Amino acid sequence: MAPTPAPTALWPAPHASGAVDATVHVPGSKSVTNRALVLAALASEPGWLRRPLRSRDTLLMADALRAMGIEIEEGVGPDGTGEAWRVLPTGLRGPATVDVGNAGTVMRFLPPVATLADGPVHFDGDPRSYERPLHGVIDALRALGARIDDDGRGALPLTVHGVGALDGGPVEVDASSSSQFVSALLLSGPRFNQGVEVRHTGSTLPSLPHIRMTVDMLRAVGAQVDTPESGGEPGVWRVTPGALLGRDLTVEPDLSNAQPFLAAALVTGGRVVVPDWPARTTQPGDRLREIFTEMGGSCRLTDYGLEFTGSGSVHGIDVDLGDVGELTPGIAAVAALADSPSTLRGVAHLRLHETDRLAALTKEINELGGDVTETADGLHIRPRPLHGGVFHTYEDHRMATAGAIIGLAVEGVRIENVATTAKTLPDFPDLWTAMLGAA
Ligand SMILES: O=C(O)C1=C[C@@H](OP(=O)(O)O)[C@@H](O)[C@H](O)C1
Ligand SMILES: C=C(OP(=O)(O)O)C(=O)O
Repeated sequence: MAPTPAPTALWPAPHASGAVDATVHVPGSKSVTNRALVLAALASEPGWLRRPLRSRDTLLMADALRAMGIEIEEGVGPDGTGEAWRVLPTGLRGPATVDVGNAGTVMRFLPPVATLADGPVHFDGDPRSYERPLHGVIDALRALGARIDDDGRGALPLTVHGVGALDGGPVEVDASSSSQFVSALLLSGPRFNQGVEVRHTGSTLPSLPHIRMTVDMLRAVGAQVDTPESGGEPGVWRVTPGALLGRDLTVEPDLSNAQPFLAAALVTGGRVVVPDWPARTTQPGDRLREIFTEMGGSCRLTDYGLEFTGSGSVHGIDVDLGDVGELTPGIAAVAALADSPSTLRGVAHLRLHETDRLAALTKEINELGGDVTETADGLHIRPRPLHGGVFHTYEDHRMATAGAIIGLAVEGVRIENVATTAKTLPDFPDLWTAMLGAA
C-alpha cells in the first residue's frame, strides 16, 4: 500500500490513458454506519454492525459514544467472516468530552443522546465545525427540556447538561439549513419520556432521502414512527417512546463514495462495476443511476451489483440536487468535462457544508480554465478546455474526489491534501490507482 501523503502535499491526480474497466469494492456508508452506531447505543440489548465504514467520521462517532460509556468492540464478525463491530449499550455517562471533528452526523446526532447521560457532555471540534449550523438542534433540545451552555451563537463548542432523561414532546425546527436537525431529534426520540414530534417550519428541506434513512433505520430497530409519507401531516414526524432492539445490521456500500468511480467510467467511456449495490435503498447516491445516465452513461443493476458504462460522450444536465446535495461536487466535476452546459439547482445549503462548496467548486474549476458561476442556489457550468494546476480542497473530502475526476481527463492536475478523503473514504488514493491499474 502507498504511504499516506502529508496533508500539505500535492497529489498528482492520475490521468487516464484509456477507458477504465474495473470492479471497485466501495466501503460502507458513512450515513448508515453513524445512524447504526447511535441506534445501537440507545438500544436495550447488544447489537452487531457488519461491514461498518472505518473512516474519520465514523471513528469519531464510535469514540464519542465510548466517551459516554458505550462499549464498542471492533473485530471479526459473529460468523468469523469480515469486519464487524459489537455494540454493548449501557447507561449513558457524563462527564464526557466529545470531539466532533467536522462530522455533521456527530455534531448533530449526539447532543440529543447527551441529554440522556447522567452528567455534562462537552462538545468541540475542528474550526469549521464552529461555523456549521447547529441552532436547530440546540433550540429544539432546550424547548424539549434540556440545559445547554453555548456561547450564544447557537453553534459549537457547547455543553449539554444531561440529567439521565428528557421530557420530549412536540417541537418546531427550521431544518432548511440541514436535514440532520430532523434526523438528530428523531434518532433519540424513542428514548425521550414523551417521544418526539418534530414539525419543520422552514420553506425548504434538503436531503429528504437522509430523513427517510433515519425513519427506516428507526423502524428496523422496533421504533414506531409516523411520517408525512405514512399518512401524517406534511412536514411532521412523530416518534413514540419505547425500547429499541439490538440488531445485526450489514452496512451497505457508500453510494455517494461510489460516485467518483462511476464518474471515471463516464468520463473515460469505460466500465466500472460496484458490487453489492443495494436493490432498494434510501441512500441519495442511488440517484446517480439516473443522473449519470442522463449525462451520457448507462447502467445495469444485477444481483451482483451495479455495472456502469460510459458511452464516450458526456452531456450537461439541468437538475435540482436539493435531495442529494452531497453529490454536487462530483456532478460539477463531470459537468465541467461535458459537451454542453449544466445548471445545478436547489443546493444553497452547501455553502455551510465542509466548506462553502459552491464557492470552492467555482474557484477551483475556473482556476483550471473553466467557466463556472454561482447562482443563488447552485452553479452554472459552461464547459471549456481545461488545463493542469493545483486543485485546492479546503479540508473537504468531496472536493478532493471532484478534483480527481477532472484529473482523469486533464493532464497535470495536482490535488492538495488528498488525505482529507479520510473523512469518509480513507482508501481513496489506493482504490483510485487500483481502478486505473485495472484499465
Ligand atoms: O444525515 C446524513 O447522514 C447526511 C445528511 C445530509 O446533510 P445536510 O442535510 O446537512 O445536507 C448530507 O449532506 C450529509 O452528507 C449526510
Ligand atoms: C455534507 C457532508 O458531510 P456531513 O455529514 O459532515 O454533513 C458530506 O459528506 O458531503
